[in-house]
Amino acid sequence: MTSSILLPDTKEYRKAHKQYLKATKNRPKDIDHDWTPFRAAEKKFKARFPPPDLSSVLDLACLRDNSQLGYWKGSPDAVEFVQIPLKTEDGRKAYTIPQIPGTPHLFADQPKFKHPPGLIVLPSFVSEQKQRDLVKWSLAEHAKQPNDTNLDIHYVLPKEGLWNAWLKARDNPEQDALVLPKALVSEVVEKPSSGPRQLVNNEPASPETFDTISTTPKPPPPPSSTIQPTPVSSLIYKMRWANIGWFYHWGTKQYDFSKGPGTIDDELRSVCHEAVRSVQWKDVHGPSSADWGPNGPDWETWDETYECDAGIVNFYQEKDTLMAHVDRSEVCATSPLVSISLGNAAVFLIGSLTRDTEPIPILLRSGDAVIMSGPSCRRAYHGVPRILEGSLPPHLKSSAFEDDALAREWQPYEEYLSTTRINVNVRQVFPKGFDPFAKRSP
Ligand SMILES: O=C(O)CCC(=O)C(=O)O
Ligand SMILES: [Fe+2]
Repeated sequence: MTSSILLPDTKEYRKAHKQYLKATKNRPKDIDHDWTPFRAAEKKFKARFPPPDLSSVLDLACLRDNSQLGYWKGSPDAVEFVQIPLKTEDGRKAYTIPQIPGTPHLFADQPKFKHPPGLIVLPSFVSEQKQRDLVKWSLAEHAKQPNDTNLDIHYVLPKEGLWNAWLKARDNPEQDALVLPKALVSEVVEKPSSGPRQLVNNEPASPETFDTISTTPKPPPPPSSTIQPTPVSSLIYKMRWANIGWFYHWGTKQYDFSKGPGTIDDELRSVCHEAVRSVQWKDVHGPSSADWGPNGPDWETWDETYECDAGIVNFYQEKDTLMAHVDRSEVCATSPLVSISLGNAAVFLIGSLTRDTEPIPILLRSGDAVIMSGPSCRRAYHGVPRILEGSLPPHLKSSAFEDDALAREWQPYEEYLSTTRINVNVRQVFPKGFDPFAKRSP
């Protein structure tokens, strides 16, 4: 599996151009007339041809030495941002997108320009060594039972985890076993459906809706009846997510608290806590007049009350996208969400409480952390329309290792990462002190 960037003046580019002209010949002129601004941005960055122009994408890495950044570059001037001081005085930096001065945080009259306060970008926050540790952790330690992955629904996965089975199969192709569909062993199977996928519109979680949410039935999803036995070597590229902490039930888009809290890896937890504690929150939320709900702002206490307890590891192959969505299943609606990028770079879009705001495009590279915090940013639409092919940084290649044995050990990770982006997305479901199992009066 190789990744290639379409460079102008090449045979591949001319071929893609011809295919594009053929495919778009009969496309109606007003195809985009009913797209929301968010949808229009998704389409723009998703397009394979012509490859997207990233000059409107905020690329904070360009503020440093940009000789190592590779083919895909955005611009450091694409969007207005401000640097905020970090408590850690080690050269790392943090940036936030300011509100338009003198205006409340959301406007009905001019939705185009309104972005919620609370977004922090921390370029290269995670050290190169920690990035490698987190990649290994995601694949070899985390993406296996008891943590669910998207593939567990449909396949009887190897007990050691798909990645570890793949490491063996790579060394010895005879061990590239066929993984069997669950439908062969399950009594309940999904009936094939020809209609569009059902959209689940979940109610935002809150302490008030918690009891209803926790008693909503959460049946296990039925395995597909049409899936075929698949070798480990190709299934590894179909892994899309692995659950962290409290178990998420995709059918209802609610957490299934009956399964218990799950675990959070110590190293991951410490990266998230370090990120949250290093920000001077008064510089971010102090000037804002946002509505924090009946108990008022809680950012003043995040140093003590932030506690990550759930999340997801997303695995993106080059053509995968994550459509505009809001993460609103967490009872804690304001506490920071920490999102760590690893592997290939991506375009991340962040809008506002509706899809009608033109989103800000931000180029995220391996090691960058993003924090979404506060009442409006935590409920803002966001998505990932584009993985930037061929953007694996040098420190995630085995040539970065001087030691031969270490280089050899990293080889399978480099091979997988050459077409992959990993995002570790960590949240706080419960405000500190909220006991999900306490008896509440009806
Ligand atoms: O991949 C990313 O950067 C964002 C992922 C995300 O929004 C999510 O997991 O909810
Ligand atoms: Fe999200």
